[in-house]
Amino acid sequence: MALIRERRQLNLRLPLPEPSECRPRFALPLPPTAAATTALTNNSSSAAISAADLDTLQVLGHGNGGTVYKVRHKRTSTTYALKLVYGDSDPTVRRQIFREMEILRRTDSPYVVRCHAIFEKPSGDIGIVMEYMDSGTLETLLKAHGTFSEPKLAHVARQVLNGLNYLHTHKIIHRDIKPTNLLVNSNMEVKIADFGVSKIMCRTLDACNSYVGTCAYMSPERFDPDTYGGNYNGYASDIWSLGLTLMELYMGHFPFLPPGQRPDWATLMCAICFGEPPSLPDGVSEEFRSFMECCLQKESGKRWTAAQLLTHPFVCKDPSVSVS
Ligand SMILES: Nc1ncnc2c1ncn2[C@@H]1O[C@H](COP(=O)(O)OP(=O)(O)OP(=O)(O)O)[C@@H](O)[C@H]1O
Repeated sequence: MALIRERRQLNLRLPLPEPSECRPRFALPLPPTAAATTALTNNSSSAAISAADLDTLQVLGHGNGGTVYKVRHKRTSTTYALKLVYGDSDPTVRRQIFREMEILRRTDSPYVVRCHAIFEKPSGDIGIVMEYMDSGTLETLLKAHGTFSEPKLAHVARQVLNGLNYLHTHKIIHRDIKPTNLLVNSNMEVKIADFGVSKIMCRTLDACNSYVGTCAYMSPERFDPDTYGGNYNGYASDIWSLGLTLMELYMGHFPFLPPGQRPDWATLMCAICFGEPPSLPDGVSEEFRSFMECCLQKESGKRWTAAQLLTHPFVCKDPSVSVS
């Protein structure tokens, strides 16, 4: 086993590696100015948004690195989500936010949460102004409305696959696909969010540091690259995490464990590396079963890519979303 570390507790969030050689394209940290804030706009925004332009409405959630607020733009009344990371956060958290900023500034897809502006206050607090997803995350929906039907799952799968196909085509590996990182709005549009542990691959043959993200959704090759796929490149790992996410939404609990059981790190690692991939219960359609098998192959090389999965009959049946 290549990676057995001393982890015996329930913190399934794993640390970031040292900063990669792929440096963000803008100076870090953003310099404070004499003005109240430094504001940068994303390509898709026409005017800069700064902290002073926003009224805070409510807290939407707390993440590993900061707090997300629902905010309203004073002049236009547009609602946004503002992720705020405090200036005195530890260096790992600041690295994560810079990573997220860099990726959000590069991406432009209907399947990836849109960034409208980034600013830094003189205090060092950093804000990312994002489109507001008014239904929360897929986990919110699971808790509020129960398990997903096959047609609803196909609709979700197709959108996330479009997002992953976009990211992978642009050499971005998400590395933390899970229900809480997939945002939803009331039109049932699903968008990929939270790029704090993502990686931009600089060269085609780059190896990808395998040990970041949320352990429960990690693929076998991230624990044990030698046995399950040789040189770990990350793209296939996002597909494994998507497979587990979809299965969880269908079954209503994390697939490797009985309902209600909280995993410890060692149990999970053994289940993922030594057990069979989780399988669906009797009664599901053949298309769904086959789709999950294409996602949850233990050997990374046998897993389908996002582009291939978009042609699978399970997602092709969903007429409501077009392929980007
Ligand atoms: N654009 C958004 N629109 C609406 N709600 C959002 C948005 N972004 C984040 N949220 C809410 O804020 C919460 C925290 O998000 P954040 O990205 O900081 O962390 P997380 O993904 O929940 O956790 P972690 O950082 O540990 O992975 C989310 O779970 C979600 O409920």
